[in-house]
Amino acid sequence: MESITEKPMMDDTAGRGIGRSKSDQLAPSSQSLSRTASAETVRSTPDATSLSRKSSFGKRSASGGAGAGGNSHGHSHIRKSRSAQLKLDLEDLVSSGAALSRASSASLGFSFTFTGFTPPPQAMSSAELHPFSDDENTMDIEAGTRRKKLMTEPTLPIYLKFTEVKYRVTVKGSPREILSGISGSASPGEVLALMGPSGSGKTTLLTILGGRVAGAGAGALEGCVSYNDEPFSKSLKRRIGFVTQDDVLFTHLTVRETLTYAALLRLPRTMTRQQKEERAMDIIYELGLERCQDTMIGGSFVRGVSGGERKRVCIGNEIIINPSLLFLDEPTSGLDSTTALRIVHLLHDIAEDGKTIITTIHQPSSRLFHKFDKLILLGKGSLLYFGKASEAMTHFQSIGCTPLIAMNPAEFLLDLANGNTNDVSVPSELDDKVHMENQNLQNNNSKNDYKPSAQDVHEYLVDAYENRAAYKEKKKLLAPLPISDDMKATITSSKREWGTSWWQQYSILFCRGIKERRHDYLSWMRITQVIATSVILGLLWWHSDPSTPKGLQDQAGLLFFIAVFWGFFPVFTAIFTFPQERAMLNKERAVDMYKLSAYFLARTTSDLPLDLFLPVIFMVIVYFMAGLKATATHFFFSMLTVFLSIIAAQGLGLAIGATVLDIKKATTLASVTVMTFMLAGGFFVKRVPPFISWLRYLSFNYHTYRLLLKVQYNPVPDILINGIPLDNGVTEVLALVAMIIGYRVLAYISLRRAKTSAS
Ligand SMILES: Nc1ncnc2c1ncn2[C@@H]1O[C@H](COP(=O)(O)OP(=O)(O)OP(=O)(O)O)[C@@H](O)[C@H]1O
Repeated sequence: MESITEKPMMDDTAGRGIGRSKSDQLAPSSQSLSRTASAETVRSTPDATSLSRKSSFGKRSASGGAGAGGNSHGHSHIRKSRSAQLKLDLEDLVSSGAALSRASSASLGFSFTFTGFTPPPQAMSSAELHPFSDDENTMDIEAGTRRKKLMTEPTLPIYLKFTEVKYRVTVKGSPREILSGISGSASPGEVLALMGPSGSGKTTLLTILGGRVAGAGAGALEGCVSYNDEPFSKSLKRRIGFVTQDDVLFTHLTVRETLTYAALLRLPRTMTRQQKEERAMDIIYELGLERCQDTMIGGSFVRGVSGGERKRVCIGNEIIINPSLLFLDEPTSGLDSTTALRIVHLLHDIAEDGKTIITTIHQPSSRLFHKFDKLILLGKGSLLYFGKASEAMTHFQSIGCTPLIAMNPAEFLLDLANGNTNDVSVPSELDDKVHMENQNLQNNNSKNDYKPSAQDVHEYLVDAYENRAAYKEKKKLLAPLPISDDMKATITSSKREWGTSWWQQYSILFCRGIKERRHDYLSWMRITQVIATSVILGLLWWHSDPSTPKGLQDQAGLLFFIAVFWGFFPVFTAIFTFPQERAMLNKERAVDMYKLSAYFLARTTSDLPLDLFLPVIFMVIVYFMAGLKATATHFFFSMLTVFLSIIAAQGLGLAIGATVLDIKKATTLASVTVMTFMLAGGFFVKRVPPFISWLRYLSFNYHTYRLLLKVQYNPVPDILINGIPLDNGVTEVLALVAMIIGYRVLAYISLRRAKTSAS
């Protein structure tokens, strides 16, 4: 955030209570065309009206739903009884005829108005009561106890303010403004939604607010983003959760393993391992994931948890650290409306514990739209609206834009942001402008035949917001925060804090690596491939006899093949390592989960046990079927040579992968390199021109082949080693060890240089 230059501004939203009343969520409906009787009935019933969002989760406070937010901690002990009470209330309601009619109206739809869409307060499905449980009773008991633990932890409240945020990138040499002067704020306990058409700059703004724009490819940032009136600092990383649009998770870990590893790596050293594991379980219960806790996450080729469950795991990964600020990029994309609603309810639950939540949202349903406290509407990178979500329709109505048919408010706002005025009343100013412009086109069409262009609508909306509403919001940003200077200072330290020591990081990452990849290595396909190859080799070289020149050449061919086979295989497995884990590495390094050195060492060593398992099977079969020297020493040294070759080849694969970080390019580079090494290996070409003969010293195939010859034959016949003397093999061993270390150092340096988006 180096480019942030201006001084932070203040906010008066801070003084507001964290709790939200239902009326905050109701869209104003001064021009209500139709309003269902059921909605009226419920609105006039104080008890029903007081069924706030909090109560819908069995978390209603003793004062009837008003005391939310950070203050809810003290009430956690009554949540379960409230929840039970709520269920009784509902049963009472449902048993009455009036309630039945309300229930059916709720299930059939909502009351539509010109100014927006009013959700009936009684529309409280069982999904809302227990957002992620099929079994309400179990969930209630289980989650009740778990939630109590999780939510009693204090969170440092963080007030986020941003003024005149501008972001510019250079595309093909010309500058392009992605964001042009966005201002807004979000307070603890609030959910701020960033809405706008595709490409309007939501993700860019979210990334900037989350302190993640620095690094390679970043554009120029101007404006001010402050966290409790302080600029972004590295220590803030541990207080920020960021759920990216793509679910970046390990496919082969189960839900429980995923969250447990996140807890072990991210939670502070002051907590014991057991406490961290318990926290992971708390999160599982909190998110209603207990039924799938032992299911693999899954991916394109592995069946795993559902999309909604996966998204909840991503959210769990972030809320496990009890963040003060939670950013989410399209958490509901690709989910059905009920699951999306549940996710948003979950966000409210989290916000009510004093956290500040900012989420982008693509095309929310009406119900979803009304769940947000604040809204930012973007259009082509400009601010079209910032304020309470419930007041958005009033604003657009006040500037002359009103839906002409019953419409989801989100759809209406997105249409406007896209410059689409179909089914929308066009303000007279805009209409006149369009008419004036078209008058010159001298045709006889009536005024109504002209539609303002998308650009005209956009400019009108930007000006209208700037002239009529922006000053109010900007004034609010100047108000002082209701927190002490000490609290503000808590987030200013720029020191990085690691949750665990280097060794702990290494061992956790090592175990995670083994768990994640055991399926790959121990898959039947791979085992069958290795066994089949070795049996075929064994049959082809069945009891080969090196006593004749032809037999000797044949056997040397087998040894060369072994050197090549265990050179190819590990290179092509290892090149995928870093390109494939790049997203995960970026994500985890962005929150300082571990040191790169711990990750690198764990990642490279966790592959070894599994990488060395298959060659043992291979060698046992080939060695004895082919009739190589059948003594323990000879077998042991041959095995050791193959191991050295594998680890060196793996190093080369890692270095290529880390340098290129692109699977296609890495594969191309690896195939050229490996082919060159194979040809320079000393078996195919005997008389190599001197100007290129140095190449063989870089080839691990060359050194492996010579070592295998040395183990089998003493002395090695000159015809096989092409006149290059082979003494005790120390040179070859040293060359392989140098490659093992050298390639890895190269890989590590490349990885360090490939800056993650967060560093
Ligand atoms: N580094 C960059 N270089 C070039 N263009 C960029 C860069 N970053 C963002 N953009 C452009 O800025 C615009 C806004 O992108 P952004 O991802 O923020 O949009 P969005 O509103 O989140 O869209 P969506 O809803 O489709 O995800 C897009 O047109 C995008 O191509």
